[in-house]
Amino acid sequence: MDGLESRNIEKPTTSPVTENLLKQPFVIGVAGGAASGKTTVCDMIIQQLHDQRVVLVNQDSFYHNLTEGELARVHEYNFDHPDAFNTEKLLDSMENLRHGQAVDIPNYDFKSYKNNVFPARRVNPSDVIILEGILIFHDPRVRELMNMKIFVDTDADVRLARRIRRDTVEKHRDIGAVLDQYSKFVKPAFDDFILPTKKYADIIIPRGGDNHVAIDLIVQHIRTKLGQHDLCKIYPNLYVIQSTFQI
Ligand SMILES: [N-]=[N+]=N[C@@H]1[C@H](O)[C@@H](CO)O[C@H]1n1ccc(=O)[nH]c1=O
Repeated sequence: MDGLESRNIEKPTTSPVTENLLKQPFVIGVAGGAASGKTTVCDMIIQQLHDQRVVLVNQDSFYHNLTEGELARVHEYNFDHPDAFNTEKLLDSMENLRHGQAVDIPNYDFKSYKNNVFPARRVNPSDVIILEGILIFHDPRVRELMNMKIFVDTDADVRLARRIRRDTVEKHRDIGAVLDQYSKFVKPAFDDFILPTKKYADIIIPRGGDNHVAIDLIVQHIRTKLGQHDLCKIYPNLYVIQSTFQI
């Protein structure tokens, strides 16, 4: 059967709703505790979507600058609290990206605790945007941007072991300071703010990046959704038909 385009039909006009959907990138949220394997999950999804335009936006890029006072007492500063992030700026960046505009994402420096030491990163509009961060599901306005929400569910002892290895080996931090920070901020913030956002997830991945079956299933779902988007670009009214008759 010829495709619709080969028949002598009026080019279907797209409704504002469809038009809007045509341009909307597919937004995936990846949340979970620090050192749960979020970055590994994102890397594996990006790798499997090598034929798509995919961009990764880290919530860590939106840490507020510490004031001089906070810097003087940095060991008392809670980086795991929702207020540590500039969510308004994250929302503004996402709004621009979703409307096809490139944005400059801040480049937060974990050594100076500042986001204006390194030049911002230019991020171009893409078919898929992955939003990754420990508290990316906390704010309902951020959640509403997402087409798919993934929670990486790794045991607390595995996360702590990874964090100790990462902070002492890679960041040359003293083991005592790492454990103090974990018990004072990281663990309480996980229990108070991160774990409660698990209920918003569409998919919960036990074991994180080691779970190849889960990641393969996720990529299949994304491809299906992208396929629908692509089809809508060719046959704009198809989306309306599907949504009307739930084909
Ligand atoms: N400390 N602490 N915890 C946070 C959090 O667990 C994790 C978020 O990715 O990065 C850590 N974090 C954030 C900013 C910073 O300057 N240093 C730092 O270690």
